[in-house]
Amino acid sequence: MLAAHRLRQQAHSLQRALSCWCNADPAKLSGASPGQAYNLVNGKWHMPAKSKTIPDPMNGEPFIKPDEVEPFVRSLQAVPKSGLHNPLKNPERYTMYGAVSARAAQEMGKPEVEDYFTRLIQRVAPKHDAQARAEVVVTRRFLENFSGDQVRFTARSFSVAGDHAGQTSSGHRWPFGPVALITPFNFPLEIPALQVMGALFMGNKPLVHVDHRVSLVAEEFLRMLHACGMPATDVDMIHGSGKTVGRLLMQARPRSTLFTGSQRVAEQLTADLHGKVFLEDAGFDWKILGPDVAEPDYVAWQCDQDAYACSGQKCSAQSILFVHENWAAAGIEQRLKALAAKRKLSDLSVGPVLTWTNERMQAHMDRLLQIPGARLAFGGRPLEGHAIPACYGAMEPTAVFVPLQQLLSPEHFPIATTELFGPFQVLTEYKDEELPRVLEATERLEAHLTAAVVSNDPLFTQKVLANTVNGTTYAGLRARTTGAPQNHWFGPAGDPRAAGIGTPEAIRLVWSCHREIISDVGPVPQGAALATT
Ligand SMILES: NC(=O)c1ccc[n+]([C@@H]2O[C@H](COP(=O)([O-])OP(=O)(O)OC[C@H]3O[C@@H](n4cnc5c(N)ncnc54)[C@H](O)[C@@H]3O)[C@@H](O)[C@H]2O)c1
Repeated sequence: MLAAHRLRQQAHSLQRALSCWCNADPAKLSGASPGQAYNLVNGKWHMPAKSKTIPDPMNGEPFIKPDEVEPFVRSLQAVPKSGLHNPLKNPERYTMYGAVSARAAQEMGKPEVEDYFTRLIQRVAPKHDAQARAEVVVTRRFLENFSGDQVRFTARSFSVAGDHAGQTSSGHRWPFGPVALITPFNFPLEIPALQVMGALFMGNKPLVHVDHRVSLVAEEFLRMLHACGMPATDVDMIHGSGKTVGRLLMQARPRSTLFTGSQRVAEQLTADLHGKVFLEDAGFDWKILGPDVAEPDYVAWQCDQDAYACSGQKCSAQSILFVHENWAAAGIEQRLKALAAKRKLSDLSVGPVLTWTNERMQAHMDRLLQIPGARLAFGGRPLEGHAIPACYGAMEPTAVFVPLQQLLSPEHFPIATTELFGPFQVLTEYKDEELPRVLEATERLEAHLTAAVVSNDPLFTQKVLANTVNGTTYAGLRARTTGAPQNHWFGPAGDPRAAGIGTPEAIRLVWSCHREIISDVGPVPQGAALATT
């Protein structure tokens, strides 16, 4: 972390540089000076009627105060199903959003703005500078991608010749109109920013809710968009608790909701909103190390990053590593152990776990260690010498080895494949002839988000890829499970509710539906052609 005085200097130069859109100062957020979150409805920022203080993840001091739902319900209900724009209505808004994106990208390209968002992210969701900065950079690049005419190109229609003169059919991407966007704590900027822009590009009015522990960051992003020309009434934002938002949505009945978060809430929202949802839910992400051992330093480094960067709090984090016996013989476990030992609280390469306490993580480990043949590969102890409050977890990067046969048994499979959203992974080992059993394990998993096949053997990768479904799968020696840049699709597969983020295809899928308009203007047929049939 930077020294407080340097942060304060940055905040001052930022305010000079930024036409003063920023409203939160990461250097000043503290128990003595808590930040205040504001709701946005119909273009006006409001102090919420009720407030809740959020404990600072680094020392437990209450440092953010985040519900009234009626105005939000009315605001969403006032939006027509045909949206704020569509190919036939207010088309100039497509280029307006191209211009907003261009200005926002320029703003985020300023070093002081990049630093500002990086520090703000780190304050509410402590992670290494490189991890927090990557969110800012990906968001800026996304905005660059959708500058100029790219918004209207993304919403492009197509046309097919008809059966007779005067007839053509055109397929359009149509907005849903009133929509909702719910995102979790772990990517306070990137997920809400990319999704809210996608919703807006396609002509919707989104109600945004970001986990209340980190929603200050998305609030600042919206303030920046206002300064970059986004109409203030285009987006509503509500802080507060998830339960309140759930109730709000049942009243407001958005035409579609994009939810990113846990499987439990995803299923509840599916039922409550009668299936009108797109989901980016839990990940139990696997990596298979193939038989061809090469570049062990690199592969081990990538495994460590995938499992433990952001303290394992990425939906794409490596949850299970299937190790070919050749990699076991090459000492991959020892390499992972050595790399994990380098992680430290002082640079946030390991840090607070926001949704699992140490007791819960310990109980999960204990349960796994009861499986016959299971053993603690490394880690397993609480972090020491810190002031992280007990409502959050603080655990060493940890790996538990579970034998493949036991892992596959009906008794142990559910617990061995439960996502622990913290610095934790399961290791297991297989031989050539056991590859079908590894594939059986991937088949039996419920979540199909990211996966990696680490091998440059084309027949091996072909076999694995042909028999699996994960929505974002990396293959090759450099394969990873984490990485949701702006240049490729990121999202689960194997579920009709599966959403995506970042690319034109993801935006079209999640934030628009297909509408076919068949134009049939004549000339009309005459005489015998009008026989009754
Ligand atoms: N697939 C992805 O792209 C992706 C990305 C990030 C995180 N995740 C997943 O998110 C999970 C971690 O986040 P979490 O445990 O804090 O998730 P969570 O489901 O508890 O919360 C996610 C969001 O839902 C809101 N929420 C909670 N209850 C709600 C309700 N009844 N109605 C409406 N909204 C409600 C929360 O306020 C929060 O904003 C992990 O399972 C992780 O894999 C998935």
